[in-house]
Amino acid sequence: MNKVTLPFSQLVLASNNAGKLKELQAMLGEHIEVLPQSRFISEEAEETGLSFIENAIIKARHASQASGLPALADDSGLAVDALGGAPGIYSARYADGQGDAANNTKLLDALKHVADEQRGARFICALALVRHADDPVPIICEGAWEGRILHAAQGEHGFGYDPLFLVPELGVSSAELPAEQKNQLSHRARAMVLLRARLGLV
Ligand SMILES: O=P(O)(O)OP(=O)(O)OP(=O)(O)OC[C@H]1O[C@@H](n2cnc3c(O)ncnc32)[C@H](O)[C@@H]1O
Ligand SMILES: [Mg+2]
Repeated sequence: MNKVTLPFSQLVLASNNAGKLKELQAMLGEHIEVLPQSRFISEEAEETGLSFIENAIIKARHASQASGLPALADDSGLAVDALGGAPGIYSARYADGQGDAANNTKLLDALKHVADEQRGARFICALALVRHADDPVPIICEGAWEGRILHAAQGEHGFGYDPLFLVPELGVSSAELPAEQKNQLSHRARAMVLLRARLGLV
């Protein structure tokens, strides 16, 4: 573990998504004590932004306000070429809040007549870190992960759209990757590399 001097030693993770929390914790846990926002609040921030970045900032401010601590939020989603980038920032709400399984069913249905070569997609992640609720200079880092949408679900790991996301170089879905491997390759991992560099963590 690299010892670094950060301006803070604790960070609230501004997410209610168990899958994300696990991944973010694995990526940051050795450097900083990370606390889930559920320790401080139960209600979710309203994701009213028009971009991943705006929504990440909204969520980070909300958690920081409730906890009095610095907060890190992740706003992420899946952008599918054949759907003009949808579901994008609306990925979590794609099937009107009915959850991951319904989102995946709706996506497969929307693409049922789309050929392999037109099934390109990417996961996108925006991380926003605020030092306090009114921080005028949030730290923003982004990452993307290119892939393709499969015709049926494959794999049991991960969460959300992972069973439908083919990682072309490996020929498997992101739900077939062990957590450690997804955490090296994913949109979230890429954004986190940039964030660690910004914070002076190696
Ligand atoms: O807002 P918080 O509380 O963090 O939790 P959330 O699940 O609502 O998160 P988002 O608003 O950022 O929506 C992200 C959507 O994109 C999906 N998603 C994001 N990253 C993913 C990943 O690594 N693998 C699979 N699906 C992912 C996820 O399942 C959601 O449907
Ligand atoms: Mg959300």
